[in-house]
Amino acid sequence: MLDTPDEGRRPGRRPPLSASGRELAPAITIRRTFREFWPDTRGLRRHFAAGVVFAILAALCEVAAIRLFGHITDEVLTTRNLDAFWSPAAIWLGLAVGAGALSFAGAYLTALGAERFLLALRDRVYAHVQTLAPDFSEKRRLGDLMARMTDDVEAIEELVGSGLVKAVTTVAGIVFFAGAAFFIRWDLALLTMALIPLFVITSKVFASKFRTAAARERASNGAMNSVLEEGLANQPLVQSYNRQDEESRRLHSEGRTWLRANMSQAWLSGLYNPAVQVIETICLIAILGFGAWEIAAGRLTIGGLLSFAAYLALLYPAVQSLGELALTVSEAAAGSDRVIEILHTKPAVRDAPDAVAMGRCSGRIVFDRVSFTYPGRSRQVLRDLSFTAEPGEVVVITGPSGAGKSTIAKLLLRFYDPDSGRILLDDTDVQGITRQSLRDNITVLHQETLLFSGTVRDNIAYGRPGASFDEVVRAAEVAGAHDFIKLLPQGYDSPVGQRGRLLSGGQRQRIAIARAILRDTPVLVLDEPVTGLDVATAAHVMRPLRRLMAGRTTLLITHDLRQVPEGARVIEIEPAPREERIRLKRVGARSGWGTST
Ligand SMILES: Nc1ncnc2c1ncn2[C@@H]1O[C@H](COP(=O)(O)OP(=O)(O)OP(=O)(O)O)[C@@H](O)[C@H]1O
Repeated sequence: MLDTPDEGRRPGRRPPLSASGRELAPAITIRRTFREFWPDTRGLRRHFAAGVVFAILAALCEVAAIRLFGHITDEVLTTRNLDAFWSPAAIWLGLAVGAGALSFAGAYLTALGAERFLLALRDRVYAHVQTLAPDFSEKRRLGDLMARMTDDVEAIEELVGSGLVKAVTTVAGIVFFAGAAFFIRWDLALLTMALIPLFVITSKVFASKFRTAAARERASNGAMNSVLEEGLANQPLVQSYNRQDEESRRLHSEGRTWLRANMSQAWLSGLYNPAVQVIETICLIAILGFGAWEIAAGRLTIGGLLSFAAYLALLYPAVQSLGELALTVSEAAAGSDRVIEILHTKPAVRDAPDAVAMGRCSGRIVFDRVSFTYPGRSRQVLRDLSFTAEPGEVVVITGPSGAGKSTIAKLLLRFYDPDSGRILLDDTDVQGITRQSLRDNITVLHQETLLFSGTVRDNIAYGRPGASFDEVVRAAEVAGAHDFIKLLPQGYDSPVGQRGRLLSGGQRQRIAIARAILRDTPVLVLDEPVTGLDVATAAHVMRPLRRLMAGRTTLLITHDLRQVPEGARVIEIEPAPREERIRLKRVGARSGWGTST
């Protein structure tokens, strides 16, 4: 296989790699990549097959056109017989138009197949990520996950879809052009083939340097993007701490490293092309010299020699592009490794085969001796936790930071299953209920209000897709949000900004409450609903929150017992003991941490 520098690659399209360049080697075999992703080409294979057929036909047209060119040279130009010109010229024109149309059709169908493949694969990976617990995304760098779902998915397409089409058509082109050259003069063609190793050696020398340069470019591109992403995401912090200059300097410094990496790539590709051209010229001069000798001896016509040279002019670039393809393939395999890692991550929980869809429940929740340890962790977070929340009851869950309060919500929603014990909703084990119907019965209001960057109306209506505008307004009124929404420049159509940053903390929380009101589920989980708000705003938010809680079973997770509604039962979660203490406890008596007071 040949390796050549790849000029055509978009800078920064791939995820950052270390400067060593070792990571460019495929981490898994190409076979495994095909085994995993070939099924995704189902329904698209006819597009790719048509792309191959059309590209091959176009190449055949080119072969025939060159043959005609030789014929015109010998029969018209050399003999000065203009009458013999018109019909081959007309056929030549027809072949050119035919080749153009076939190339267009082939490129279009391949692109259509490629884009549909990208769409389907991205959807598949994203859908899979949605089956994983939210922690999967939270534990990873967002930029990296996004790169996997965009750049790496694209890299896979370049291997399994359009890359395969290109490989087949390039090989076919090489066979045709070399075959046509052999047909004219096999001995001259053999001489030409003998010069191909010159291309191979040049490609290899450049490719190894280019890989290192490309790896450095990607590493610096990744570093620069991280600085940009962090700087923009934390702009309020940067500005309030007066660190703008520092951040600009960081960006400039990373930008300079990127510039240097790009320049070494540019230097290499700039040098590579002239080097290849010199070799090509050497080949052509050798052939013309040998051809002139043969013409003088009457063993070759001028048209034959020119056609021969024209075939070579197509053959050498085809050999080169096969080398480029080898580099693309090796990178694509590395990209597919990262996507396969996502796809092979198993969801922590699945619906049981006999899981039932639960209708609207009355809201009785039972935690029965629940113990839980996060996957991959040795420290138990909850042990033997037991409590019951009756329909419509407010149960306050409190305890120090890290005690496992939010974990209770994750278990109730079945992001995880407990190691032992049971969680019941209306006396049915949640593991016997489909996750969709379980979550349809529960609304969580998170500590950090989560809004999308749409309008106020979109964010409230997210609670119930298809809700009418009147319903949205009514929910906002109950949530105490209507008054401030009315005063926004575009009312309910005002954009809330990135993660709702155009609104105040209290306003964001009231929109989230309106969304929860619209959702209208029998069970509510409020995870630190007023944390981060000042006392006055918190009191302001508590009023609509009480309206929201009315008649619903509510687990109110909070540090702040001042906000606890009257008559609510309080469960105190004790902090998890250190690991040594667990071991000691295992030896000694077991004791439950969940105590209701
Ligand atoms: N996804 C996770 N993977 C591993 N450990 C986790 C994960 N989420 C939380 N933990 C750990 O589990 C423990 C309990 O976390 P949890 O968020 O439930 O605490 P909490 O009581 O709600 O704390 P806080 O009041 O500070 O929000 C912590 O030690 C935390 O580090």
